[in-house]
Amino acid sequence: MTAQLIDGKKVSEKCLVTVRECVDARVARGLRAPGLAVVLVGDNPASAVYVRNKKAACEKVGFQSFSYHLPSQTSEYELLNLINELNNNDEIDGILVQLPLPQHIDGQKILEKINPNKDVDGFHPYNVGRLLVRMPLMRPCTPKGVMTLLKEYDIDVKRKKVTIVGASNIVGRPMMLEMLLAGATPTICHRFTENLADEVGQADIVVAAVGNPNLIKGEWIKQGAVVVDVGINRLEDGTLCGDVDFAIAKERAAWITPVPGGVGPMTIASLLENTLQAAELSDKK
Ligand SMILES: NC(=O)C1=CN([C@@H]2O[C@H](COP(=O)(O)OP(=O)(O)OC[C@H]3O[C@@H](n4cnc5c(N)ncnc54)[C@H](OP(=O)(O)O)[C@@H]3O)[C@@H](O)[C@H]2O)C=CC1
Ligand SMILES: Nc1nc(=O)c2c([nH]1)NC[C@@H]1CN(c3ccc(C(=O)N[C@@H](CCC(=O)O)C(=O)O)cc3)C=[N+]21
Repeated sequence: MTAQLIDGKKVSEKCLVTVRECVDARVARGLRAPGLAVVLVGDNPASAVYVRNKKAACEKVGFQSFSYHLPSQTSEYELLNLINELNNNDEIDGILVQLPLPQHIDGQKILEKINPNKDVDGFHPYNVGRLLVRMPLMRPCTPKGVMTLLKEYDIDVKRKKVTIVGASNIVGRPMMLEMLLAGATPTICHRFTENLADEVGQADIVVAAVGNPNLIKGEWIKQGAVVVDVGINRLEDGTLCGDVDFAIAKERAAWITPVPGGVGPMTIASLLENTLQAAELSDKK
C-alpha cells in the first residue's frame, strides 16, 4: 500500500479563506478587525521564523497584528507587566507568547497571567481544564489543527485506537484530550514508555510529537494506519523532517502527513481561528 498524502497546506489555506470572510463581514458590520499580539523574548532563530509566519498569516486574513520583540535579558517582572498591558488593551483579542522563553523566566507563570479569553494558544490551565471536562473554549492550536485536518479528509477517529507519542503540555497532552473528546481510545507515550514499537504497532492512528528525527520506525506502523507527524526537526543540510521514517511508513499507511506541509500550517490556521473566536467573545462582553 502507498499512503495518500494529507495536505495541510491546502487545508490551512481553506481555513484562512473562511477566517478572511468572517473578518470582512465583521468590518462591514462596523466591528473591529481582530487583533493578535505576538510576544517574542530573545533571539532564537527558529522562533523568529515562526513569528514572521504568524505575522504574514495575520495580514492575509485582515487581522491587526502587534509584535513585541524584547531582549533576552528581559526580566520576568517586565514581561508580566507587558502581559498585563495587553490584557487591558481593547484592540487586542489574542496574546501569544512564543515558547521557549529564556531560562530565567518561568513560562508557566507567564502563561497563567494571560487573560484566558485572550489565550489563543489555549495553554492557560483554565483552557486546558475546560478541554479536560468537555467544555472547550480556546483549544491548543496544534491538536485542534490535527482534528481539523482529519475531519477534512473524512478520517473518523471515533472508536479508533490512537497512539500519541510525546506528552508535552503544548502538543501531546491536549492531543490526548481532543482524541478522547472525539470518541477515540487514546494511549499516550513518553520517555518512560516501554515497548514503544508495540504501542505504535497497535494504533489505527499514530500522532508523533517528540522532536526526534526518525524515532518512529516505518516498520512499526500497522498496515492501513493513519500517520500524523507533528515533529519538526531541522537536519544539518537545512531540510526539515518529522519524527516518523516517512519513506517506509508511507508504504504501510493509508494516510500520512508530510513535513513540511502537514500539521505546521494547520497550527497557524488554528491560531487565526482562535483569535477570531476571541474577538467574537469580546463583542459579547
Ligand atoms: N507542527 C507544529 O505545528 C508543531 C510542531 N512542534 C514540533 O513537535 C515536536 C514536539 O514538540 P513539543 O511537544 O513542544 O516538545 P517537548 O520537547 O516539549 O516534548 C517532547 C515529548 O516527547 C517525549 N519524548 C522524548 N523522547 C522520547 C522517546 N525517546 N520516546 C518517547 N517519548 C519521548 C517527551 O517525554 P517526557 O515528557 O517524558 O520528557 C515529551 O513528552 C518538536 O519537533 C516540535 O518542533 C511543536 C509545536 C507545533
Ligand atoms: N506560544 C507558542 N505557540 C506555538 O504554537 C508555538 C510556540 N509557542 N513555539 C514553537 C512551536 C512550533 N510551532 C510551529 C508553527 C508553525 C509551523 C509551520 O508553519 N511549519 C511549516 C514549515 C515552516 C518552515 O519552513 O520552517 C510546515 O510544517 O510546513 C511550525 C511550527 C508553533 N509553536
